[in-house]
Amino acid sequence: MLTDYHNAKDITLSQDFCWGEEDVRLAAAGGRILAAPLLTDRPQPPYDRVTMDGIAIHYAAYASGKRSFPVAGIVAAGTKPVTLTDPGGCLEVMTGAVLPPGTTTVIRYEDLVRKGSEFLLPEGIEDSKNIHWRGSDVEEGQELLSPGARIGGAAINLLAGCGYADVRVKKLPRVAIIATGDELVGVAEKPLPHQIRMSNVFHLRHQLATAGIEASTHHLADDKAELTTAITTLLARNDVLIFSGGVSKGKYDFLPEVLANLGVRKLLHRVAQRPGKPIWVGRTDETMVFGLPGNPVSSLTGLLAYVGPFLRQNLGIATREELRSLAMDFSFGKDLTLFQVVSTDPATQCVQPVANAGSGDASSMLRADGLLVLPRERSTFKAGEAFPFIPFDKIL
Ligand SMILES: Nc1nc2c(c(=O)[nH]1)N[C@H]1C(S)=C(S)[C@@H](COP(=O)(O)OP(=O)(O)OC[C@H]3O[C@@H](n4cnc5c(N)ncnc54)[C@H](O)[C@@H]3O)O[C@H]1N2
Ligand code: MOO
Ligand SMILES: [Mg+2]
Repeated sequence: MLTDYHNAKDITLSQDFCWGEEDVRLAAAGGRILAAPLLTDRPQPPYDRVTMDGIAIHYAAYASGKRSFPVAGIVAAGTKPVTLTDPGGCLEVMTGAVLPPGTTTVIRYEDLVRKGSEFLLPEGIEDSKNIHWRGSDVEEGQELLSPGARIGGAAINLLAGCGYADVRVKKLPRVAIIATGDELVGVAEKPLPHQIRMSNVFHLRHQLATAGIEASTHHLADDKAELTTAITTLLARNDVLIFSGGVSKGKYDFLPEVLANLGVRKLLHRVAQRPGKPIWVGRTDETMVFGLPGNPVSSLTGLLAYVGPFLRQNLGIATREELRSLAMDFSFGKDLTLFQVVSTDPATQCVQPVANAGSGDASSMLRADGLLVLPRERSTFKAGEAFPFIPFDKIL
């Protein structure tokens, strides 16, 4: 019996794990997931901030007809507030300085004429110009981001501005990616004619690295004793195991049996989808286990369709679903959810199916930027119709 994709996804998403929280230095926080809200420690900006280099005056003096203002001093950014004591005078002010108490507007140097120790002002000056008022962006104690937010560049700016030298983030799971198969040799090796280099583990590792997860990589032979010993250790040391290969119906696809013997409870095996049908998912109390089918496009599909959403769920990240429209009519007659490898036209944002020779064709992924999820209930799909799109290289 094949499990339906949506059912399989629900089963995967209902597995709760607690990986905890930790404090990291701000410089290492990029890409991590906030575990505590980002709160402002002061209003932003924290004082009435001058936004143009020029002079500050009390507008009432200008409004009464005065056009010549003697200079009472210069106020640089970073100096304590300087009060304008003579309301008929002016203070030179630099961008970033505190607006001098006693002044109400700022005039740019470009709009002024200097004459000795005075500035001559033109007609048409307005009050309250070139000032970024205290608290006008955000108030003190305001929540700028909630737990579960991914820390990007803008968040780093605000975290720094609000004094977060250390940032409370969700701990990332310890992940191991394991290639299985006697035909696989290392990347640096020269394969014999009947061998291939293991490539999937590096691909899967990269996908996880886009979320800051540094997975370890391993290779195990199609040998029950070796698998049993090694997986026992891997289970003890990791929160998530991701296998590539060894889950289908072959005489040497030992993983489901070995995992079951080690007490990994099966959650599902085989999903009504293409590619990636033979996927096996299970867990112990402590460790989630994904047995992704070995064909390169199948491994990637399993990772993006199940492992990514599972990680998002357990890191408290809001679910995201992006839709993209087909650029052309398309048909697929099987009773399977199709994860079609597609490439997006940058001009129209519509997607074009990428031809491949099946899920073993790793080179097809080079011509694509994601998967379009076409529902099992349908066999024809029209140009312009939108379907869920799962991007490559962005697992969270
Ligand atoms: N009788 C059946 N045979 C197969 C079925 C089926 O339903 N009935 N399903 C097919 C499908 S679909 C897939 S996908 C594969 C999945 O097989 P496994 O998960 O058991 O994977 P393996 O047999 O170990 O390998 C499959 C294929 O992938 C290559 N591979 C494996 N690991 C790597 C790696 N790390 N890097 C690069 N390539 C890798 C491996 O050499 C094989 O060519 O089963 C079908 N068979
Ligand atoms: O589903 Mo397999 O994953 O077609 O190649
Ligand atoms: Mg196999």
